[in-house]
Amino acid sequence: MVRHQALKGLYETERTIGCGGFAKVKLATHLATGEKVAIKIMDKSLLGDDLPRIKLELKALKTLSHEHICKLYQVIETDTNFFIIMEYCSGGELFDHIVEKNRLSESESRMFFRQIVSAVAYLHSLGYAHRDLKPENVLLDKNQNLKLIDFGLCARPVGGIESPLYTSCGSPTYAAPELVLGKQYLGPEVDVWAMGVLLYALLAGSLPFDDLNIDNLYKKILSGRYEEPMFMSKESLCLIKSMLQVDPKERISVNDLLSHPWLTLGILDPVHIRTEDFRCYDIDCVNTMANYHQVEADTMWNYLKRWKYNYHTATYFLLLEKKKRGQPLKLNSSF
Ligand SMILES: COc1cc(O)cc(Nc2ccc(C(=O)Nc3ccccc3)c(OCCC[NH3+])c2)c1
Repeated sequence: MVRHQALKGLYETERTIGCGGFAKVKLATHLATGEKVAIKIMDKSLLGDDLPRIKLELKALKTLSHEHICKLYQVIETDTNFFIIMEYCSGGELFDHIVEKNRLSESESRMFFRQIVSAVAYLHSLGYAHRDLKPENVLLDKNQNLKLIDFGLCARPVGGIESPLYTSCGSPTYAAPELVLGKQYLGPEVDVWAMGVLLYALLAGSLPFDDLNIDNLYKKILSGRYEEPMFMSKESLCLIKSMLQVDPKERISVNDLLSHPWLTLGILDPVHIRTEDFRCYDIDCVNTMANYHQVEADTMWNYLKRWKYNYHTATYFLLLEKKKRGQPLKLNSSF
């Protein structure tokens, strides 16, 4: 029995790979291509006044196109549910990768951190701030490339990225001092602090500010003091220090991060923030779909380029993924 009629004939759901307050994330198969996807299923009756946040996240996801940001493929809305169909990141959470290895080497941390900075700088360049950066929201794909997820808290302040926000959000362990104090704050500065906590977690295998008692945790965050393990290099500690500045105005900017010597070590140019837009015209994928639906290629493309984020959008994006892996482009006849 198909659990959700809205997915019947389109997706076959499998195990649950994540669950949160009003949503659960299930692994699924996109039947037309046989590709794996992640489907975030939200019960509208549990959303309450979080509905605007979902709409904001969907608007953001439809705008974002970056190799280190989890891709949106399709959105299905019914009277009772939202189904957000996204890229499946088979490598799981970065958090588990760190725990498994106890801590990462400086070079592996650098490889991951460059990808995180690239994705966050790209977000900021479009006027968004993530506001909930933490290892659980950084996933790995099959090639150990990072994918940022969960933009449920992302913000795009009306007055632009430099206008203050007030909503307190995100997880306390990664929260910047100005957030903890409930002060006005700027999204990018809060994201830089969280990236400092993330980089510390990669290199140290532990958190800079941690305490089971929330008041003690807040005191530690507001003090800005944390352990500096002996095994961490001077250069790493210096970079982390520039990100974990209690005064947001003293904190390094994302732009300075992009060309920071620690990040660019061994690489000639600064971290690039733009990557090819996956909403590109690909003749092989268009032809595959045109032939399947027995229409002309330009008719097919004129339909696809409206990016309706329906099943055909998902099919096109997943054919692009197949092509990138060098696999034959075919669509299952049962579909
Ligand atoms: C922009 O990307 C988003 C936004 C959003 O609101 C939610 C999600 N959710 C996702 C997407 C993919 C996965 C996933 O592939 N997870 C996974 C794969 C293999 C092993 C274990 C997990 C996802 O996982 C949910 C748990 C992660 N904390 C959530 C993406």
